[in-house]
Amino acid sequence: MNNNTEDIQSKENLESNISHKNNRKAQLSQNQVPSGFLGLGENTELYFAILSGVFWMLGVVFYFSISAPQNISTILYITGAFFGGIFTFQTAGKALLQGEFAIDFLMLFAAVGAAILEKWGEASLLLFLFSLGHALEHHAMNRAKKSISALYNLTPPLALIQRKGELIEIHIDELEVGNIIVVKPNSNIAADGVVIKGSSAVDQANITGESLPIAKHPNENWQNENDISKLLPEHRVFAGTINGSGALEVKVLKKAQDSTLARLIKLVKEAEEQKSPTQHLTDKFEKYYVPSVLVVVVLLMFAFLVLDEAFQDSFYRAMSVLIAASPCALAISTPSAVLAGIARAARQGVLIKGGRPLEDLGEIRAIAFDKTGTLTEGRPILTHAIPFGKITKSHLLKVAVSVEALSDHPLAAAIVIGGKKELGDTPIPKAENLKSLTARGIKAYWEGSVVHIGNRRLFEELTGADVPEIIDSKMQELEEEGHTSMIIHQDNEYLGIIAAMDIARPEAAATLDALKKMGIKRMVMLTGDNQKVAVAIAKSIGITDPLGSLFPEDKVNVIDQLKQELGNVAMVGDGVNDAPAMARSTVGIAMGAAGSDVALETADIALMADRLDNLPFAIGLSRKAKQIIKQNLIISLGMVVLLVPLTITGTIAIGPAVVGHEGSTLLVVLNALRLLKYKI
Ligand SMILES: Nc1ncnc2c1ncn2[C@@H]1O[C@H](COP(=O)(O)OP(=O)(O)OP(=O)(O)O)[C@@H](O)[C@H]1O
Ligand SMILES: [Zn+2]
Repeated sequence: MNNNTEDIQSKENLESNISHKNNRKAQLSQNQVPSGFLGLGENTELYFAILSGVFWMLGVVFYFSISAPQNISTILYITGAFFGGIFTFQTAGKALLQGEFAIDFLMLFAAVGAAILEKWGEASLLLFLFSLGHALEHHAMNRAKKSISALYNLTPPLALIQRKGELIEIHIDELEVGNIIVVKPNSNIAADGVVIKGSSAVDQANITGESLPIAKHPNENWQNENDISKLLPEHRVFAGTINGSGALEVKVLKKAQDSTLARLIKLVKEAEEQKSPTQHLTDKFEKYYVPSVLVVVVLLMFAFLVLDEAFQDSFYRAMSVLIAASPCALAISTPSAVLAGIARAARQGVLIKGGRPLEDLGEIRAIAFDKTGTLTEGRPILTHAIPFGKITKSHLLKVAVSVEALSDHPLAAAIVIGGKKELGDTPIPKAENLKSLTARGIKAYWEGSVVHIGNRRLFEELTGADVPEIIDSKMQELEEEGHTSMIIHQDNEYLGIIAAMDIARPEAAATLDALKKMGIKRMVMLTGDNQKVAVAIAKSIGITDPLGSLFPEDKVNVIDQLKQELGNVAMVGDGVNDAPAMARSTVGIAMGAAGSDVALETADIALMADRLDNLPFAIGLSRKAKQIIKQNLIISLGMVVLLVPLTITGTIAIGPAVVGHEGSTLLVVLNALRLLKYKI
């Protein structure tokens, strides 16, 4: 059973390896023009459009030269129509085979109609303008896609690894977890891993968007470190980032195809295909609109039955109306903006997982933040150890350190590191049988006694009485200054209290201020920590509603309540403990997502850098995207509203209709591309 799944997995790995090696370019250019066509590359469509134009022009020249026989110009027109129509034919045919109806089909229909009327010049011009418009449109869309792929082509194909004391070069796909790779100065890093030797500054801009290099140095405990998400930023490196001037040795923690960068590429590509709410709306509209247009066009073909005109004229008018009414611009309005928005965000180290979060984020009224690790550094430091009665400080610390050594809570790390420092060489007996008591604290056995460490709630539940006054008042004093204080209790005795302090992130105050200026009304802090501590930290950074002593399920309820009161609510957290609250919010935002697969998978939006300051950027970009989508809808629908009456009344012919139609299509794409240059 086990073997089987392993087999399947390794086969999958192998396959993704192969595609990783050969198909990277091809994957990034999915949904584009068939790129290898005739070996002319991805601009084939554009070259064909130009050729089509050249033949059409020659056709015109021969048509007007009296000496040349007429059928020469016809042949030239047909050649032009061939070059202009081949891609359209391909797209329309493919869609038709899949049971779908492409707008290209309408164009082809119009061209064939013109040809039937032996209006070769018109057919050729039509297909030329249409193919030129679409080639330019694809070209522009590819620019958006390339702006991301360029950042991702930085993983070197080969890695230097140490084997039996020798340095050898191997392909990154052959790297195994646990291998030691050597990273030369100023070279690209080949794998995700933990730094074991050397120090350097690493440029991680292509993953996190941070413009300044991040200092890296060895993790002393690297032999036991196997989880990249648990490492501090200074101890871990990512494949595809650029090493600075120092040489590094790195223990590989992820295989090439699982690297943060590889995941990111996959997620961005998936995101680009996710439809936004507006697109769902326009899709629905088109479902009714396109058949209606066809009905009108067919009716118009029979206008000669009521009007005093030839069938040719009726048909010609019907074709002009068909082109004028085709919703090409409408169809591309939203996806182009979503694509450009996601690409722009990715360059800044913000992964937006589709059109929905992109559109929703701009309409956020309130943001809820997790406290520990999101608004604060998440690295509390031991500040006080206060024994009571006859208890010595050394005993208090010994008990606390040995019990907390078993816990992986951030507070535990603070107590262990700080306590050990104070205890010096004093031997510390080991505790065992740790049990963590959610939102209350922990329990373990130590030297034949039972030890509890935690907040008031824990001891009120344990003893059925309030904690002693002397403890309570000392704790209050500390909490008012923002220290998280914990009670240490052994068997039936209160040993004392221990306090730790987690400081607000340096960028928190400025970020919250920027958000306030953007019109975010409520900024809520959610924490399991004491209310007084919550208030103390909130005051220094501009949180409007600090909410403490919450159970995980309380956090979900707060989100529900905020949504009811205010509408769209975002929840910012690390995506690990606060996943339920993030899932409940309109937009779940994970912070410090580089390296954390869980955060990357669960969030709607992931801030790759372990910083808050991209939040205003993401919201601003999202608002801009929404604005551009609206403009695009106006442009595309406006052009249809303008052209349809003009073509029905015969005020303009087929040529100007195509120019207007293709012009508006190109305009909305170019408008969307403005997002690529978005700056806050
Ligand atoms: N290992 C521990 N040692 C001592 N006290 C603990 C421990 N774990 C939890 N507690 C107590 O329980 C409280 C709530 O913990 P919880 O993990 O729910 O929230 P938190 O992680 O501190 O805050 P946040 O919700 O912002 O992440 C802590 O403030 C602390 O008083
Ligand atoms: Zn079109």
